[in-house]
Amino acid sequence: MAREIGDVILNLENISLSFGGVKALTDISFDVREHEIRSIIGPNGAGKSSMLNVINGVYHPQEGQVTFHGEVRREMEPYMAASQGIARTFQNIALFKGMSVLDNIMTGRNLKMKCNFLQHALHWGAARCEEIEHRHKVEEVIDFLEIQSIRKTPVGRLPYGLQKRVELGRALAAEPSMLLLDEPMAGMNVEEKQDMCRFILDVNDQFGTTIVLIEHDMGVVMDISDRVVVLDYGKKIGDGEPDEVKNNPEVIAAYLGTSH
Ligand SMILES: Nc1ncnc2c1ncn2[C@@H]1O[C@H](COP(=O)(O)OP(=O)(O)OP(=O)(O)O)[C@@H](O)[C@H]1O
Repeated sequence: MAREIGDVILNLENISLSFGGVKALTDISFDVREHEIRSIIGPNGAGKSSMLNVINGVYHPQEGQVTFHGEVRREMEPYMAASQGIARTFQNIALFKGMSVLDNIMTGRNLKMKCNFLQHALHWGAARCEEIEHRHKVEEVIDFLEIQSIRKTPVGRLPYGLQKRVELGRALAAEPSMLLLDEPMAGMNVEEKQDMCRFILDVNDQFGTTIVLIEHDMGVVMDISDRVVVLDYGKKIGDGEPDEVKNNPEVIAAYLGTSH
């Protein structure tokens, strides 16, 4: 079945964010439609990660508003974003290195757990049923990402590309409706990038997950995005479909013309 892009589910209006004297974002507006792959690009320090942090409530903009599923939030807290189905991965891998792949992915289920720690520790009835259900979901994620053979391996022993895949797995375990990916392919070789690209497209296609992606690899961005927003020095300088953005002279001058 062909993937159909839906209505706007996330709207960012006139967002401005400063850290002391540093203006990270100035009057940024753009929206994200259901089921689309929406990329944010721009040179180093353009404000891309700050934008993701505004979306999931880690940073609170001094001006502007965030509307998610029709609900206006001036300040969306991280737990609200997570409980409303927004999951994210980070630029620098944030996994428990000594824990197995399986246990790391299991931590993605935390918000969905209803029984408390003591009930789980004692394997009481409801906790036991719940754990079986969570394990089942985690195994599904492991199969989907084709990492069955490393499910018991401590994450710290895995090559970088696989660690990034596990991080994606942990985000998927939360069954998000929107996934924020902060440079999921940074530092990867060509083959690892191709794999990651395929998984992102499959997540979007098979689960209908809306994806907001920050990525420096222009080939990847232009290939897989439905729409792209371009930031430069905290300002929006382009927004549209890949072809439109590619041919925007301001974008070419500010971004595509510079080497990274
Ligand atoms: N917590 C913070 N405290 C102070 N300044 C910050 C903070 N977070 C971001 N900044 C500043 O805001 C600006 C935008 O940074 P941001 O990390 O959002 O850019 P970016 O486009 O994601 O960059 P990169 O591609 O290098 O990751 C930079 O000048 C950065 O130094």
